[in-house]
Amino acid sequence: MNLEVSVEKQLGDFCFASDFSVRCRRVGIFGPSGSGKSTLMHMLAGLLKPDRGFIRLNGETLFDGRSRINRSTENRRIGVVFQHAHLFPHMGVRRNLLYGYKRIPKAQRVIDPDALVEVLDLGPLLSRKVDALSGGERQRVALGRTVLSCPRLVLMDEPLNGLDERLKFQIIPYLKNVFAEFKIPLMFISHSLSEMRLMTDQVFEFANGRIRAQTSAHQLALHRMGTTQEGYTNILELRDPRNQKDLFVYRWGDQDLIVTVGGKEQASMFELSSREITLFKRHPEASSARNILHCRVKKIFDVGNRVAVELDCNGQQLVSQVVGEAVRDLGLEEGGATIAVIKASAFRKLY
Ligand SMILES: Nc1ncnc2c1ncn2[C@@H]1O[C@H](COP(=O)(O)OP(=O)(O)OP(=O)(O)O)[C@@H](O)[C@H]1O
Repeated sequence: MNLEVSVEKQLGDFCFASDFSVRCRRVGIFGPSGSGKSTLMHMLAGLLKPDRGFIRLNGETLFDGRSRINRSTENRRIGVVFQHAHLFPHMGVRRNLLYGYKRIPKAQRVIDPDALVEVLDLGPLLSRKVDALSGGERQRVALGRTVLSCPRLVLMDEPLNGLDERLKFQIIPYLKNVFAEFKIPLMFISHSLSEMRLMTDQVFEFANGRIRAQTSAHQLALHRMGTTQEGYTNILELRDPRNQKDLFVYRWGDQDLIVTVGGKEQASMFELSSREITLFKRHPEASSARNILHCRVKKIFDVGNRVAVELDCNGQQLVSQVVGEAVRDLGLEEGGATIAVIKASAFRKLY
């Protein structure tokens, strides 16, 4: 996508004023409550008129204060998925899904409904009534309906907020598949760092209606690791599981990792807290931990009263969090070698 935004909007005491452009396919809008994320989304969708400025999508002007252009929501062809799925209660799932699709000109119908039903695994739900769906299923139908209206951009405003952790990680792979399969640009709004890491390539961080930083979700997580108790969370894609007694052995690049709770899927996403990675100077003689990895120290930096150590483990990246004293005791230095030790139970399967 090529999205160019330069807008201002005064709402009571709150002033939104931002100027940015987006070229990647999956962009995140991150920021605390009240930072202006929804205000931006409403202006992009045509639900709120900016006081001044312009909005252009793929070279086409959607809003221009000077030339008094303000295209209607329908004419913008921007799909919106809100936190709570707004489905039509009097229609079944199938009619809800096809609602937008039937209302666009045939030439714009570039997405095949059957393909979408398959990617979102909606087949078993098609003949259901809307009130017979769970929260996660409703969100899948809402997303499917938006995607079938063949938008040029989809805005998702905290779409996973109302869901519990289990449902959230159930729905994320569907979301990722849809946007990858149909190549639809996505603007994903959230104040969850883990969602940002899983769903976006580039992130704009907002504070008080202004852009504070433009970065990647990984860098954002690194910068903020000192601000939370948990610190940084590593997210790993592990592949090709095999059973070893009651444990699972996964491939991580060209090495093995042993985890306690795995699955049958060929590829799965796991999280691993930076606090769960213990560093050693030499290979421990014996350890209850199942994973002992030879790593190179890429970078060492302070985060509050702790120290972050970025590691390269045979081409795979990890971040460990230790105290300053440990850095001195281990003689850790950038470019040097270290051993990372991780318990099998430290890995948490997301999906
Ligand atoms: N119509 C309005 N009149 C006055 N102030 C408003 C109006 N709409 C929004 N605001 C204020 O604008 C600010 C930004 O609101 P916005 O909903 O964009 O924040 P947000 O980042 O999406 O927050 P959240 O994460 O809580 O949804 C808030 O301080 C809000 O109170």
